[in-house]
Amino acid sequence: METSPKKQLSGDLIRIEQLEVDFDGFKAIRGLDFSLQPGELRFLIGPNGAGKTTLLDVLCGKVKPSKGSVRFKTSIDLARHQEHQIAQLGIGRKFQAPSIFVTLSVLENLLLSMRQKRGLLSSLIAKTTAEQRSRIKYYLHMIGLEHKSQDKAGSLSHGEKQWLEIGMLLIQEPELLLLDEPAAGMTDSETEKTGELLHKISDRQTVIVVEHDMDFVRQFAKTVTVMHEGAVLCEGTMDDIQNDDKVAEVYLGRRGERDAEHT
Ligand SMILES: Nc1ncnc2c1ncn2[C@@H]1O[C@H](COP(=O)(O)OP(=O)(O)OP(=O)(O)O)[C@@H](O)[C@H]1O
Repeated sequence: METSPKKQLSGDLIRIEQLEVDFDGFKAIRGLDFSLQPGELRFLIGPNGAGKTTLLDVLCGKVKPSKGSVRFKTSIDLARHQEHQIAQLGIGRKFQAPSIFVTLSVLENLLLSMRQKRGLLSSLIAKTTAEQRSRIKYYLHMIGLEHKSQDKAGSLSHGEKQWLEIGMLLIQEPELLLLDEPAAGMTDSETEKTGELLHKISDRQTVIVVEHDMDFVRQFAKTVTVMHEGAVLCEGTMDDIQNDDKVAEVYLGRRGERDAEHT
């Protein structure tokens, strides 16, 4: 089936230059440069207060920069758009707390998330096209909830609720998906499935994941960006990051302590 837009072959999906975010005189982001290619699965890590959430907030339009440029698909200046316009442009954001309708079924939640004119749920169901039904089936399968499509969302486990919410974003077919700690509070097996889901999503879409769980990052990250004090400290594979002295200093424990552990 035709699902999300095909990945572009070249060009940055996101390019941020010299970004600054000022909260009443406190610079949560200061001189941040960041770029992302279409199709990447990028993990964003860093100590508390590094500015990770603020960066996602800028990308989805919740927070406006005080300086710098934030470009989407080269030509779109995200700072000039409101949050709802950015969602329509193709950037989907999932926050930590699920915002599903607990009294509706999994299927109904997905139906309500599809881009279509608002109306009564019953009429949405009646008006669903074959293409939409096939899209729902595709994403139900992807989030592993095919067998629970008629179950009330409120009866799902914590992990399943998170996947449903990811499915509700996916069904809108964003080009870029922003996820804040998607595996937080999950069981080991749910965490594993979430990592696999992220890889499946990145076959077609671009994903940025803010994550604190370093085991999860080690297991599923391809490229990692480390933030510190509102800027990018370093970027690379998990191996690069673990061998970086600056990261060892500020994030993973001081180099001396780490070396001592290995002797
Ligand atoms: N609305 C706000 N007003 C004032 N300061 C803020 C605001 N939002 C965030 N900050 C501050 O900006 C800094 C960066 O916060 P941010 O939440 O982006 O960090 P983070 O890397 O996501 O941290 P954590 O991992 O703890 O969630 C912190 O010092 C925070 O207290």
